[in-house]
Amino acid sequence: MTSISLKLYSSSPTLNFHNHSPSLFPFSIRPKLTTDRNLSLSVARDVPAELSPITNDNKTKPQLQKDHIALWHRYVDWLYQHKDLGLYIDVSRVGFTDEFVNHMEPRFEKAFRAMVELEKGAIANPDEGRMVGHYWLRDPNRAPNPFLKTQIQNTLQAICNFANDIISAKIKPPSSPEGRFTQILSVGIGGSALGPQFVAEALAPDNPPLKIRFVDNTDPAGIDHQIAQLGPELASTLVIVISKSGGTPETRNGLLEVQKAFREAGLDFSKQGVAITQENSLLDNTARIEGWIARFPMFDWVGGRTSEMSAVGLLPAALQGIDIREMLIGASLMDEANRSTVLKNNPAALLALCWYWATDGVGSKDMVILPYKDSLLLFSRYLQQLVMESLGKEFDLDGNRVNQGISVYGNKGSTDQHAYIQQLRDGVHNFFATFIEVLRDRPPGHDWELEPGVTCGDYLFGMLQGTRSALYANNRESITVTVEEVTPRSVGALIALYERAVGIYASLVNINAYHQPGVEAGKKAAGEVLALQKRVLAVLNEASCKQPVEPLSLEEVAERCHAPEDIEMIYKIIAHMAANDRAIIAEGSCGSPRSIKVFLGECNIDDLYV
Ligand SMILES: O=P(O)(O)OC[C@H]1O[C@H](O)[C@H](O)[C@@H](O)[C@@H]1O
Repeated sequence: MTSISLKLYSSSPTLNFHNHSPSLFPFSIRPKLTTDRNLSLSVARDVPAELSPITNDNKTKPQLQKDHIALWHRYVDWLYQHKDLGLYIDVSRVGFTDEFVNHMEPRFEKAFRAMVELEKGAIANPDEGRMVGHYWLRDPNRAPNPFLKTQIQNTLQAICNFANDIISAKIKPPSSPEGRFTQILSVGIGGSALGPQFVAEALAPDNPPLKIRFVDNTDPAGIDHQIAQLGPELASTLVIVISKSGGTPETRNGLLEVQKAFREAGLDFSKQGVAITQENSLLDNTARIEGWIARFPMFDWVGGRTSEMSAVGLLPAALQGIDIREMLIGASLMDEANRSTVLKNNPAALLALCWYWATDGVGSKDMVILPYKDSLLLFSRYLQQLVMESLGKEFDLDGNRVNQGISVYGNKGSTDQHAYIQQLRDGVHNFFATFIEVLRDRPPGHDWELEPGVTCGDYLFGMLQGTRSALYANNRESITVTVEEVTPRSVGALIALYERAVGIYASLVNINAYHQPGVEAGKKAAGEVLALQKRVLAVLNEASCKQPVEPLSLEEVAERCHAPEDIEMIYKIIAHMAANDRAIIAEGSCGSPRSIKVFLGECNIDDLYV
């Protein structure tokens, strides 16, 4: 009789890669990656796994196990349990074979070794020549030298002290009706926003000491909306500007817009501003020179998408009354579990194994994240950056073009069952699901039966289990990550779990998980558009100074900008300016973009009809 207790560590024997039952998979199927990325399958025997990606298309993968008793045994054999964290991982509904696990053994050994070196301070981000140190944030003793250890410890203490001073009103705004800070306005983007947003949604109490809102884009209407919602409480708002580089345009624009709102409200921004950025960055120097009330460091060995356990995430969380030391403990316990070199005892490695199997090591399927808990709604958005910015890479570490990655999407269950689960169940089979299950429905003593023997949370539980079964019945694979409840400790553990899984998976597919070259391309192109806009404005200004005003055709504008090949972008720039009353477009009878005349200022429209 097989029995398991959810409170015990994994009861299955330590995994020994070599004594597995006869494989379900007679051959090792290996693709030959050709330059044009077409996969041609060839059958090879006994070829070391590290020589080429192991992959199978759906046609060659073995049928999923459907016998319920066999599935129960698979569930028990592979169930991962962490008692202190109250966290469990079920990979039984992913169909990897023993053959596959054996073939992956050398890769996992290499990945585990790489992780050991990374945590010792190796240059694990070779493209940027940087160490990767987010694991040291929750275990400073692992930092490679005493200086870093002290920096981490001192920063954490400074965060706790500052948060206490703000919450206790020892530090307060100069002209607040409430006599204390009541709001946080966080200005940041990407990793300087997504972690704080996820944690706020997951862990902020119903009545936090300070309520947080975010400016995480350069959308003027969005910024206006946040400022408008603050209203007079702007005077009681602590503005935290977060930017590791200190130069991200969207964040800089957000700061300038908020500072304008402070000026118009007659408030001194420096008395309510806090910066979180690398020392001596543009933002750091601005905050220092302008005398903002506090500055906290970001370290170059912490990436934006792995910065939630740095000041980026810990300061906003602490100000909301969230126990950040519990977050750090949860992450640290998960890190320790992920140092196991025994696959079945390493939760992050189990995820990486499933990801590789499900996506053939080439991202052939999307990762659908389905937390059945409202407070974990933003987990998928957080993972989009963590997974896709880490794994979405053009080249591997050997310079081969691989165009790697795993796409991530999702919101929450059971809500999403009324949106796109139909396609997941019956439609294109291009995903695997990850259910995030939370066992505790409500705090003790708060539950009730809305019908005999059934609570609202029972429905949520049933919907998760039902969806898992319905997907699997139609051969859709899924992982289930279970936590007993959403707490700072379990959220810290979830963050650490996925940070490590991404790192291990990156080793399995031989890519650098810790740089983001593609982002620079977008930033550069945006800069070029703005430079062209300035030239268009100069040309229009010059033409508009003539009397009568000289309306110009698009061709004339492009010609005078010395950019005839950019005529389409010039049209878009002018259209955007016209929509914001910064240029005037008169169109000829045909209304085509080809026939417009554009000018600034006043002009006799009648002269323009063509
Ligand atoms: O924190 P910042 O330096 O302002 O960067 C904000 C974001 O910018 C880019 O998009 C990077 O790819 C992200 O990893 C980073 O989180």
